[in-house]
Amino acid sequence: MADQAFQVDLRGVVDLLSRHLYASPRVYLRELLQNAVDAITARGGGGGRVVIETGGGALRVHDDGVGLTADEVHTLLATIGRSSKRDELGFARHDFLGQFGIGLLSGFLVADEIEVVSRSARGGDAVRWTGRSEGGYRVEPGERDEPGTTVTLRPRPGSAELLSAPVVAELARTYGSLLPIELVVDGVAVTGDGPPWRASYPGPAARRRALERYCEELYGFTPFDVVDLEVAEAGLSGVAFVLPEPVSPTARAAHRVYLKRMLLAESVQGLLPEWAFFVRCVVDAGELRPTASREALFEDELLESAREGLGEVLRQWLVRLAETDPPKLRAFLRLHQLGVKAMALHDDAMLRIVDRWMEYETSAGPMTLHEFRRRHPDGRFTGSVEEFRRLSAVAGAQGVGLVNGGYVHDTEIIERLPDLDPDVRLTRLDAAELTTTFGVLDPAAELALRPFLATAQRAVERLGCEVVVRDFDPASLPALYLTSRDAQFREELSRAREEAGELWADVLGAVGATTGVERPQLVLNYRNPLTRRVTALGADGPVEPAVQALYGQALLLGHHPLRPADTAVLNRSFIGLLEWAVHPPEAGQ
Ligand SMILES: Nc1ncnc2c1ncn2[C@@H]1O[C@H](COP(=O)(O)OP(=O)(O)OP(=O)(O)O)[C@@H](O)[C@H]1O
Repeated sequence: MADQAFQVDLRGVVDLLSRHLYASPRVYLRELLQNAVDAITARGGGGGRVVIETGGGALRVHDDGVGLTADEVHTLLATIGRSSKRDELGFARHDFLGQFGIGLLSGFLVADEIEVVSRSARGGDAVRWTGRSEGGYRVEPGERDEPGTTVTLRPRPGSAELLSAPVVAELARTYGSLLPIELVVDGVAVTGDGPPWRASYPGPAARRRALERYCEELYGFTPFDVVDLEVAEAGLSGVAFVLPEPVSPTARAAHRVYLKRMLLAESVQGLLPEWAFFVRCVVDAGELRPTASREALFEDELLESAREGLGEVLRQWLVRLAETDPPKLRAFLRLHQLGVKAMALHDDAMLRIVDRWMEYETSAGPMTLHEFRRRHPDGRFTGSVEEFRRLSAVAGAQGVGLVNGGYVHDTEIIERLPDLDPDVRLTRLDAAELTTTFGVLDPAAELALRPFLATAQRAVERLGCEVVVRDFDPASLPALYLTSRDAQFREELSRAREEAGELWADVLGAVGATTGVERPQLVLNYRNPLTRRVTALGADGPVEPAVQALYGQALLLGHHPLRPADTAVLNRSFIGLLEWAVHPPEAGQ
């Protein structure tokens, strides 16, 4: 028995295309336009003209391309999936936009009948092919003098709008305005000077201004900078517009992509490396392949290397900015530091930029990591912002350089610094390093302080903290406020208490009794001369406002949030101290 061919219901196929392949029936015009451009390319010789006419209840697309012979019409237009534009391996031949052999079918998204009148540039008579959406077609002699093709669609009821003059003009402009041929819709030229980044301008400033305007029209923002893009192997050229506002790195950046100067789509993803989320691009690529829907890029090795190439161009731009325009680089880093830091995780050039130009919080004020390493070759960093806030004053006062590595990527960046500079290694701060210097007082001093401690405790009792006196470095630090989270400090203190043994139990008993497990502590530094004088104030001295002032200062130094009660106490202590300064009560009065 002879093999039978499948009977394919064309309406089913078109239905499938419209539901699952094409995003919108608007693509019909793109497909017609693309076939016309391919035919012009196939004819060769440069130039070429596509004329689109609306009105009279039909849409006509004329091209002066290579045309079709009667035989070609039979083989190419009667078989779905057959394309003249593929080689044996099924890859699109270099010059053409089409490759799948389904484009013409999209005409059935908006019309029940497609008419093709063609005359081949290779000779032969003109031919007319009429295909119907239910699957039949007819081939007969056509009338046409010049080589080329005219495709005619008559809208099916409900599709008239899509084939109307304004919609057709808009679609032609959207898809075809950069085409290297002449495209005319209802007598109006659609194509102009081609890609704006390729056009010639009186000078660099004029070019820059024109590209900025182009960005404003397309994307609605004035770019921070304009970067020319070029990746030869992908036949790609274009521009990247650097966003003038920070964006979330997780927002998927989408770009406007043209293939052989026909718009592929306005928001194509996956063109750039993920870290390059701070630009919007417009590119034209000759070698990249579309997916069958022609709305996205086909993910293959070429796309992958194009992506790398584009990443490299942007990286170079940054490196150049660092060399030629540091203030602008700093402004850029302020805007897009997250992206740059993400890059620095994998890229030494970016790491160097971060190292030299990005400012970090350090115990000696804001500075770059480079400067910090110079000043503190064996400095420390913290893994969290909170730890930095808590410890930077103590560390700084003890001469330990501390840098805040608590923001996103910062710890990894700091740990990668030896890649740039093998001799210098910043290490993570071990909080215990700073606590080892906490010392208890000698018993006599502690005993003598008892009355003071009782008064001091009353002064801050309502603020919920416990006052202790210890002897620690740095001497310049009068007091330290430790919250319940500062477990290490706490342990250190209670260990000191234990080590003090029997003799101390009595002395420390009062404090110990009130020490709920989680009470914050105000640790007064006996090594600090001012604090020591405060502890020596007699019962008639301004103990209360002085302790409250130390409390306030410890809060501020540790970057602890001030509650309303804290602010009130600070105020009171200030006024209290001021009164003492102005009217010290006479002794014995
Ligand atoms: N305007 C035209 N001039 C000359 N030949 C044409 C024209 N339109 C279509 N053809 C021929 O008909 C064939 C089928 O066209 P169709 O649009 O269905 O597929 P394609 O362009 O090859 O691929 P794609 O599905 O990617 O568009 C084409 O390969 C081409 O040879």
